[in-house]
Amino acid sequence: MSNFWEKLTAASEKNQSLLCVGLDPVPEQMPPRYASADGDIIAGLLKWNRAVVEATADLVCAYKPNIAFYEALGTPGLELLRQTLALIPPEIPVILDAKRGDIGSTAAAYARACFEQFRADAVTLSPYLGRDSIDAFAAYQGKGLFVLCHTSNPSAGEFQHLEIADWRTLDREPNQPLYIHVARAAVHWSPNVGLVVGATYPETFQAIRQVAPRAWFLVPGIGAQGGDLEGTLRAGLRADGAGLIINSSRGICLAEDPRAAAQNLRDQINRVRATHQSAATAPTSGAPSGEMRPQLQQLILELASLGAIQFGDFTLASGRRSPFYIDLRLLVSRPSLLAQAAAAYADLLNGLTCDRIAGIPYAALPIATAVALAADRPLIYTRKEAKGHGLGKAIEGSWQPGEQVVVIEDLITSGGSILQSVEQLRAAGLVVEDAIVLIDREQGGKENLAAAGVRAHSVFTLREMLDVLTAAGQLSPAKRDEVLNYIRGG
Ligand SMILES: O=P(O)(O)OC[C@H]1O[C@H](OP(=O)(O)OP(=O)(O)O)[C@H](O)[C@@H]1O
Ligand SMILES: O=C(O)c1cc(=O)[nH]c(=O)[nH]1
Repeated sequence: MSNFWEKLTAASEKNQSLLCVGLDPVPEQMPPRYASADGDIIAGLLKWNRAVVEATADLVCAYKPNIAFYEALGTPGLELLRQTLALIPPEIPVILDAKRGDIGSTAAAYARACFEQFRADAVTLSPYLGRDSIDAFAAYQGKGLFVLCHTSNPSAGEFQHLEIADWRTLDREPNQPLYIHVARAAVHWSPNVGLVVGATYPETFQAIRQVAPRAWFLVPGIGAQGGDLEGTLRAGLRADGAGLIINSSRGICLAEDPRAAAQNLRDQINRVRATHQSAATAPTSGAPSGEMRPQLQQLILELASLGAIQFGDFTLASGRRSPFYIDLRLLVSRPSLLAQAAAAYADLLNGLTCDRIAGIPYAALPIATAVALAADRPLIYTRKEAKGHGLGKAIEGSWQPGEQVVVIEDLITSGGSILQSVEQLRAAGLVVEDAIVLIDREQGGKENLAAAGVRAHSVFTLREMLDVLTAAGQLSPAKRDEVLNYIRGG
């Protein structure tokens, strides 16, 4: 198994653990029981690392050696790192804590060192130089890339808390701290990006989780640095009770009994996870939109206020009749709402394999353009009919055959419009396995796409939309039932 995320998930599930043990040997701190009889420091440190790995291998989801502690020992230190890595069972992933960040050619050399010399499964990276500084790391398939988002050190706020405007959201949200900009951008740099978020600032977790709902966070700062374990877990865990890798180095390695220390921390983490998961899966006591993020509820209400949801008698693209119609073409006339919708698409895009996105004509074209800007992804679009003049193209924009394309559509009824474009894209040699829509009208489109090998992801369903409108008093329960009856085929 060479993919970091698969290894991480498998180890986490097998060992029932989100605990990562840091292997950061310092000669002066080495407990005397590991000292080598002949005074060989490196041999003593290796014995120490071996003891910690042997004592904890069935209790962790990962190990994290920080390369600084090995480099500080010179050439023998790098050999110590190599031997330490060889001690780690192959099914447990290794995150090499190297905090690399440099221009392209240097980054490529760093990436070779991490992934080819030390064969790490994942690495920590600094975002300061921007996207192209991680490209060389991202080129290694299936390696984890943990980008520093909010660090655990006392001066972390000096730059990371600076509040900065984002031109894409200027008119609808106040300036955001730099770490939020980093989280938002980095998760779109590669599907293999996770974030480093320190436990010494638990108040940052909620906001970071909101902009990176699916990402894994590597969490330093528990133990010797005094981080807040429970606060961190409560604010940072995903709804599935995973998504955090809690690191402890000194707290485990310097303990009299490293196994007992690791077991204790793993169990503490699991106790909070258990209550978190039961809270996340608890029935919402009839509260219709209990699971839906407030931003999405807001988006639905604003669509209604824009007049995008109408009731009457309409004929659809598929030829069906419908007692309601959702006109997302109106989004172009309210740019702030368009940006909000684009951010919701971008959240779903995160985590999908995607070389470029493809817009479906016509309603989705401005939406796909906004998604391209929000997610910083290149865009192509299909035409309903090839042009009879100019370049005569059926697909606009540039692409390479073999690239993975995620389709962006406004909404799905039968799925016919998406399938027509998917055929065009596949005929051009592109790979299409996923489509994202804002609204699934729940009329069989998702199933039709699945039969053609395309997974449809929706920001929300018709049912969820109706629930929000009814709860807000904007739709009568009778109208809601009438529409639900219609989509059930009644
Ligand atoms: O899932 P389906 O049954 O294909 O229905 C959904 C499609 O219908 C609408 O397009 P339409 O062709 O009406 O309008 P447009 O040209 O403005 O996109 C909508 O924009 C979707 O593309
Ligand atoms: O199925 C369609 O054609 C369709 C439905 C809808 O609600 N809105 C829309 O633009 N098209």
